[in-house]
Amino acid sequence: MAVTQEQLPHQQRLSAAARLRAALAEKSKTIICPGIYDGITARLALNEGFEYLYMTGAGTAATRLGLPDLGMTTMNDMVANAGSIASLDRSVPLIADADTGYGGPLMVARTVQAYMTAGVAAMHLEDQVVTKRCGHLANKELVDEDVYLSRIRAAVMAREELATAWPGMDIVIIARTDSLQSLGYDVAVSRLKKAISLGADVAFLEGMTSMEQCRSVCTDLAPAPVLLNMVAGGVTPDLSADEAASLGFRIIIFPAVCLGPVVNVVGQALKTFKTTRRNDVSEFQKQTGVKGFFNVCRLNEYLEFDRQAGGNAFNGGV
Ligand SMILES: C[C@](O)(C(=O)O)[C@H](CC(=O)O)C(=O)O
Repeated sequence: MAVTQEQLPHQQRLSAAARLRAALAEKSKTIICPGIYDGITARLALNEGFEYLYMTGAGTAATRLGLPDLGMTTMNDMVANAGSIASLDRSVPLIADADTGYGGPLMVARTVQAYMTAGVAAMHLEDQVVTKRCGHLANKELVDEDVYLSRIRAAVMAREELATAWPGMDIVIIARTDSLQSLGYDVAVSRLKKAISLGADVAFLEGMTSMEQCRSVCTDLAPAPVLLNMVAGGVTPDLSADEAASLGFRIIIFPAVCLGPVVNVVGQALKTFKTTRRNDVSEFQKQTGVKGFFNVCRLNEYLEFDRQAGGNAFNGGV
């Protein structure tokens, strides 16, 4: 019987980045990532058994800061969010948005090493200007190709530097280009090929608008693995993970899978509360009390940890 990672002594287990690399090496495997943006959405996804997570930058801007995806999150905002999400389950690889890298090559290098130290398994870096916008909005502005490639080179160098100092450290670098919108398919594919030749591991053609592009891109970038960004309501034809896998995509992110529901469901709850001015207590809440909610965040595991460590704060139960 095959030994699972969990059965191995911790020294022999793979890091999250190594798990992601192993999955990428297995050609038949599709890496499906629900977009999450905070502790509770990450917990809900982990509780559903998702094997990979994607930390959306748009979601991070909206949920941590209440801001639109217009390049207002700083490196520190993103690292803090990614680090707390990655810490919830170290065996589940977290792919995180790193926008433009937040500055020149030196800042890109700081970003890469901060993501690595935070335990992020993969990050994507793009070629928009620092005053960027969501890849599915109009009139995106790009940096020149040499600036973009210096971002990728800096990322690869920074990864190498930290991996040398701290063996076992790694991060999968995903090169994203937003150039399709203004420069066209051939230029965008050529930018990605150059990024891959510099040491990026995965290619991400942002904002594809036709099935023809979706059908060609994996072949045109082979053998590099390609990521597909399935933004709900975005410009790319709507594909399921299975349809995308059949076109050859290896990583498929669904950034808005928890964003639409928060607007709809929480928005509706607030509307109802404004009218009724009382709690809408569900059957589940009546039965479990507040513990039901805390159990989403593994209340009992934390109580048990405290007990095993000799803590006595919760001996009488909670
Ligand atoms: C992938 C993305 O960078 C994100 O922040 O999740 C966004 C998605 C979005 O705005 O919904 C993007 O630029 O595509």
